[in-house]
Amino acid sequence: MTKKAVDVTEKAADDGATPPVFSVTDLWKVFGPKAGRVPGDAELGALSPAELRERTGCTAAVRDVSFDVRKGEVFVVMGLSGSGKSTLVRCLTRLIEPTSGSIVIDGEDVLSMDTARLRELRRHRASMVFQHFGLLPHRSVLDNVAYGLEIQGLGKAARRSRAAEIVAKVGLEGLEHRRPGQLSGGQQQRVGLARALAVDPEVLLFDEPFSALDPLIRRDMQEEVIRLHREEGRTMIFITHDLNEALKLGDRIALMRDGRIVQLGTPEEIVGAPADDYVRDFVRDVPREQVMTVRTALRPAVGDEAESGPSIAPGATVFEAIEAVARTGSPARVMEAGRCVGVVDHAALLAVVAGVRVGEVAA
Ligand SMILES: Nc1ncnc2c1ncn2[C@@H]1O[C@H](COP(=O)(O)OP(=O)(O)OP(=O)(O)O)[C@@H](O)[C@H]1O
Repeated sequence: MTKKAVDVTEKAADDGATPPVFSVTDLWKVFGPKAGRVPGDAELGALSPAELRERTGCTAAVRDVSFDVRKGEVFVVMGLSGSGKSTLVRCLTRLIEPTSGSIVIDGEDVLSMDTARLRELRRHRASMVFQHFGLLPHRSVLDNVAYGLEIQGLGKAARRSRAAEIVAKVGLEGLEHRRPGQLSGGQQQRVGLARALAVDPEVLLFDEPFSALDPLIRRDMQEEVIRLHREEGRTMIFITHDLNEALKLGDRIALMRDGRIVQLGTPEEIVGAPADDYVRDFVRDVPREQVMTVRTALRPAVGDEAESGPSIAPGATVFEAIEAVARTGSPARVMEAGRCVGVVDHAALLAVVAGVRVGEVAA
């Protein structure tokens, strides 16, 4: 089961043909007076945030953003405070009304949905897990989780049994009858997660859900999200300002600055091929060997290299390959479907760690 889910994830990251769940095109959200004039005006659109504010009194929180979220992927929206992450993700279900552009979910135009359809979208198709968990303080854990199902009109017995199942899934077994005030921050966040999961949405949207948690609990929750994703292959959109969290969770990351997406790519693409100096500076301290895979260091096997030496998968990290090469003292064979597709040696692995292009080493 785990293997199957992993395949789904890899497909989401690698295969551009996977149909998108969300498709966003030329999206703008401008706050302020006569906001609608900004997107269509090339001169205003080109101003820096400070200049735009000075000239018009407007803030362009999201500027001309286009991207697809593929089925089954974890899509992370990352950026510093004020870069537009929350506004962008809230626009997807029109918790914030976009100024212009188009948003499509499973082929359906979100901007033309009426109130009832929008409610249905937010409740059943794209549920949000908030940073402040928004739990009902006088209800038990079980009732908080069952709440979304109550709104869906499910009978009491069915609600409770589904809620109990989800409570167990997120590791809260035994705490069903407590009130939120009797739980730790991490446990409350699990309740928030369980509540969103209970309605079985196609997409889960996370708005910096773990930023209020202490580091150890935060790591637990990240593991929980990874586990849930592996088991279910559910599409997730995750907002964070924490690069390590983004690299850990994301199949792809959209890195935002001043309302624009400055780079959209896999963690490996963002760390290995930053689009500009801003991104380069952002990822400067990332331990590259933990993010880059051996594909970046691959060269053809020569002599009998394809026959001996440790074998590793093409998706293995450079760190894992370094371990294998250091232990055996010989290049590692990268094996795919039982076939050696190349080898990685000391020099190429060190080049990745040092941030030197493999081609430069070979030359
Ligand atoms: N209702 C609003 N009215 C005016 N400006 C707003 C409004 N909401 C957000 N903004 C501005 O839009 C920009 C983007 O804000 P947003 O909250 O989307 O950023 P963010 O990246 O999610 O930040 P944070 O990580 O601090 O939550 C900021 O400059 C913010 O001040």
